Amino acid sequence: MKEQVLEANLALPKHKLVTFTWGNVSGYCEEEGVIVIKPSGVPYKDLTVEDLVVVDLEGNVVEGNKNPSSDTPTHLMLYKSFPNIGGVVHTHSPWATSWAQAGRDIPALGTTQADYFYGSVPCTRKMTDDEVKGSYELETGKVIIETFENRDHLAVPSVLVHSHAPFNWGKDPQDAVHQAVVLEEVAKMALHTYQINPETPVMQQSLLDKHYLRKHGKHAYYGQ
Ligand SMILES: O=C(CO)[C@@H](O)[C@@H](O)COP(=O)(O)O
Repeated sequence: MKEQVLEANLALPKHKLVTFTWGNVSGYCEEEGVIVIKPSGVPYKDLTVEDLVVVDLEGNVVEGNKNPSSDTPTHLMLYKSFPNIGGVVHTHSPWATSWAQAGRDIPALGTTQADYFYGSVPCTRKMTDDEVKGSYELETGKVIIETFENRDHLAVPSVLVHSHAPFNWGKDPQDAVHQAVVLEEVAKMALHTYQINPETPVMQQSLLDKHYLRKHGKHAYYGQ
């Protein structure tokens, strides 16, 4: 898992999803009840497998000589709330982050999005001052879970945190990074689509169904 998490973290700057030390990737070891996550503040160019931090589900560091990512409570909340995920990615990819800052869902406007997301990618509500001033990263996890109360987290494995940036998840760290790359592309396409035609309607349900379900089957998110 450590090698997987290292490779997934190094993929973030490669795909231009982060700058400097923004973002982080974790992987979940369900049998051991721990996650492996990027250390806080370490530049990707310096990152080694020895730097990775192992944290139990209560947030206690069980292995590693660096602080875990400051976003660790958010990652842990997602693993504990979303069944069947094995990797979580947080980025500041510019196009998706622009939608998050604007507080807008990314609507499903075409088949590129439909192949990966069964509909719009939601933006969370704005967090209250008390939530921000409290345990911010934990509250960020809670507002993501709240956003998915009536959504299938496997059918739309991404969220925009209002005024912040995206989180993505998948069956493993590599899959979560794949979702993050696709999210950035569809965020860019959606903004350009609205620049070309501000009246663009969301795509027809039959086309969304055709493209999503032919790749995923009925919520068989990890594919047939
Ligand atoms: O959310 C943010 C910045 O807003 C994080 O991605 C960024 O600070 C990275 O924090 P860590 O280095 O993982 O503690």
